[in-house]
Amino acid sequence: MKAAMSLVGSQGIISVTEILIASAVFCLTFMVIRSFRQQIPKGLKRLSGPRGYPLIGNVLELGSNPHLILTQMSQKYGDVMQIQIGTRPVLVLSGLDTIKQALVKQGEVFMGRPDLYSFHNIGDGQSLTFSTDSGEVWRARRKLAQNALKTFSVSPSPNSSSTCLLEEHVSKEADYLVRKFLQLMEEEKRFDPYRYMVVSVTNVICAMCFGKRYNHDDQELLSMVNLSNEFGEVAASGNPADFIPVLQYLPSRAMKIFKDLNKKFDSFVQKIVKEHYSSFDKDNIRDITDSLIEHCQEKKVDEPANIQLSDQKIVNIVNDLFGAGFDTVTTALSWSLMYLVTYPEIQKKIHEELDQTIGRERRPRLSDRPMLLYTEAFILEMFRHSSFLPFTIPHCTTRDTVLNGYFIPKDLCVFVNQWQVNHDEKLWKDPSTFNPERFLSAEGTEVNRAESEKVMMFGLGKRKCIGESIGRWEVFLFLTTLLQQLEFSVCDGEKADITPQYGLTMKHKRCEHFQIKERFEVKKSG
Ligand code: HEM
Repeated sequence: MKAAMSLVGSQGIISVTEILIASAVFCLTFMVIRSFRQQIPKGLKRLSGPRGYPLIGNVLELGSNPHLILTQMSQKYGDVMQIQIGTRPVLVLSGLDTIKQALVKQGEVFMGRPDLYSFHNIGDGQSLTFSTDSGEVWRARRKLAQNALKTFSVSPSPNSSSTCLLEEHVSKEADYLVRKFLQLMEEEKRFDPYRYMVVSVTNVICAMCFGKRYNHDDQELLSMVNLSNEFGEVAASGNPADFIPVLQYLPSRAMKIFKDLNKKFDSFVQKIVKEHYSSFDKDNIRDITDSLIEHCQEKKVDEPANIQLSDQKIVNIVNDLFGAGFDTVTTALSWSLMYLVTYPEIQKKIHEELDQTIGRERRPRLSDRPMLLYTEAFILEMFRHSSFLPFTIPHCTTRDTVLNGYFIPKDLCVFVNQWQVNHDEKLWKDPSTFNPERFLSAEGTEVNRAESEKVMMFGLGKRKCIGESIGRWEVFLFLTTLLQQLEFSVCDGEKADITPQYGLTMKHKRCEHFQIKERFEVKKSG
């Protein structure tokens, strides 16, 4: 019996009694450590939150929709609360004013990234987005990526009538997409748009970086897209080693999948960078790196070599932009189509606005954006209602500080609940209703800026998304080009399910029952 109740360890047999003693010692140590809680300066409040279990903390309560549970908890414990995930304390921020106070007013203090085990495995620990570095070298690299993005997007287009490269590439890709949808409709009578949109959005980034475009059936690209989706699923279930550090030394299936996915993703990017190195705009990057090296020397930062141009550096930049850019924009477009087929009356209003403002003679341009108020309001409502990035990427504090009277220690991991802000009853009337008109002035003649600025989707402050403008432009141009020519619906008897499935980016259930009707063909010259 004793033999049956024992485990075989690498050193031999461990009895159940030994396991029980070890657990008791662990729990006792845990309680003793807790009783020596950090002293906080006089006059400041101690962070509070739900009580957790030893070792696992509040993990069980968070369940499969942590953004909803943390929103509920914030109603009890307030905008600044502390939970425990595994053995790691986590500060959870809610409420737009509190989040602005932290990420904007105290930007330098809340700009860090926590030292999570998973983050070490992304981009070899050199990722702009996930590495723990937030000093001068990180600043220089962020600037480099921002400048690269700017060059690839807003530079004038040399060989087309478009106003800039981004407009040229998105218009072209959206046109391919229209033709592909029409072909699928003819051949199969129904289709899943996600599978094609993801290739089009990826093509925009590839075109901007290397002038490469993939066919909609390219197996290499599709397998990379599947990898990225798997990655999202693994990341959504959370990596226990991030929150119970001792687990990183034990073999784990989740961690193996995570590492494999990262390796494959890196080698995919490495391969396209190698193939297209000659067409990469290295001169521009070299100018930027030179000025950054000067900047680092001025600031007396030790590691200017870290930002010197190399193949690996280009791979890293592309990796950062690629990884962050294609999944978010595709997800935004995919949610947009789901809302359009769920609310056909809203789709009709967008069609009417496009007909009146642009008509049939030419394609939509970025410069149409200020005139297409209802479309703009629809996109804002899609971001708010779906809140498909429920949290920002985790932050961490760079020094001790005070927020809303609470003492916040250095190196505390911080979750920012964007979903809570976008569904806060104090900020929004009927937050669960999908209503683009909430963003229009009473006369419908302008977008209400104060309302639109309350939507939180790109983070705030020093770590705010560097692709925000590009992301918004891409969503606008893809949608208007598709909707100018097509009307979307789902097959009779089918319904689009808009229940979000929790993840790093929350997706809806894939829908294979999309149908389209061609409205009219736009003259080619536009
Ligand atoms: C609809 C589209 C997009 C959404 C909703 C979005 C949202 C976000 C969010 C929430 C963050 C985290 C902010 C934080 O940690 O506080 C982020 C970071 C980032 N995004 Fe985006 N993003 C989008 C598109 C893009 C695009 C198109 C690019 C580049 C091509 C991009 C590049 C980045 C990068 C590099 C970071 C990391 C910044 C840093 O850590 O300093 N994003 N984004």
